[in-house]
Amino acid sequence: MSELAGNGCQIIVPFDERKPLKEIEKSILKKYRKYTWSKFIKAIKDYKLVEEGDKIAVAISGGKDSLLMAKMFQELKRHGQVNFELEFIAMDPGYHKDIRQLLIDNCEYLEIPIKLFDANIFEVADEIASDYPCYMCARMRRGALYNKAEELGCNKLALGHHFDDVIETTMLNLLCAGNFKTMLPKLNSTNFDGIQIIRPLYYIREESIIKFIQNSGIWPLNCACMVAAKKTGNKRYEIKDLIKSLGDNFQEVEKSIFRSAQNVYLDSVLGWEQDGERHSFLDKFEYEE
Ligand SMILES: Nc1ncnc2c1ncn2[C@@H]1O[C@H](COP(=O)(O)OP(=O)(O)OP(=O)(O)O)[C@@H](O)[C@H]1O
Repeated sequence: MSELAGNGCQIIVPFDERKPLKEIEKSILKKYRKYTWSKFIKAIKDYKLVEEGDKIAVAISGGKDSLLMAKMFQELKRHGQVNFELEFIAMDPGYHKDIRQLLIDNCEYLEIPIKLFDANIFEVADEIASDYPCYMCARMRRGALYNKAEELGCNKLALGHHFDDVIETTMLNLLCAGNFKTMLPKLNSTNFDGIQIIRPLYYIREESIIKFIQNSGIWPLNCACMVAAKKTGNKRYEIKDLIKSLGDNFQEVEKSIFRSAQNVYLDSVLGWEQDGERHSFLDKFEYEE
């Protein structure tokens, strides 16, 4: 593997011993209800993420986000009124064997019945895109997850992106790519007919997930990447720090960034793209003349 060392990966250390499973499950509905469960339910309702008859592939990387997502889906099935099915899919992109074992142990302990499958992603990303493997890796990873979801007859693929991922993406696009584009809570796949991506942690703050996982005593997968080891040139970490520092001078800056994607005034933008077609504010003048 190439030598792309870097920092930025946050190691999450549990507060204490691993709690009994029943206690962990209860903490989602009680102690962390306001900041995790309620927000999960709100996103599901607001964006109609779970519907009658759905078969949902819940993608489990073994990190903190997807572990919490899996437990919340199980709770929803237990307590909710909607009829739906769940599959838990975990892809091994070429983890170190100890990391793979940690993923298996955690899922066994948490009673998340994962279907673990192999994909040679780290090696290929390192080989064909050794300078910037992250983009390639993310694309291939998504493809492998879609494939598995389709093979299992699922119509939805749930990913563990949370509120902070959403605003970081918005800022990343604005500051680095010069466009305004956020991460959506639900979207249709362009390549896999009939499969939707859903992001039920859309409203949940990362700090709440960290608190929950630390309290549970679980060691989640942290730096499982074998290629770029979270990563030189990964602007996402710089954006994360930037948003944090903006918070010193701008009140509730995170909420403002989030809300900006809910309040785009199309009458006040120069250009936009829709369904692959470019539009300009000038079109309107030409049309009127
Ligand atoms: N190897 C994998 N197997 C299954 N699902 C995955 C895998 N890698 C990523 N995912 C899915 O994609 C989501 C986003 O991936 P990303 O690597 O950005 O995760 P993350 O922010 O570190 O979250 P997590 O804490 O769940 O790992 C994950 O939450 C998970 O749902």
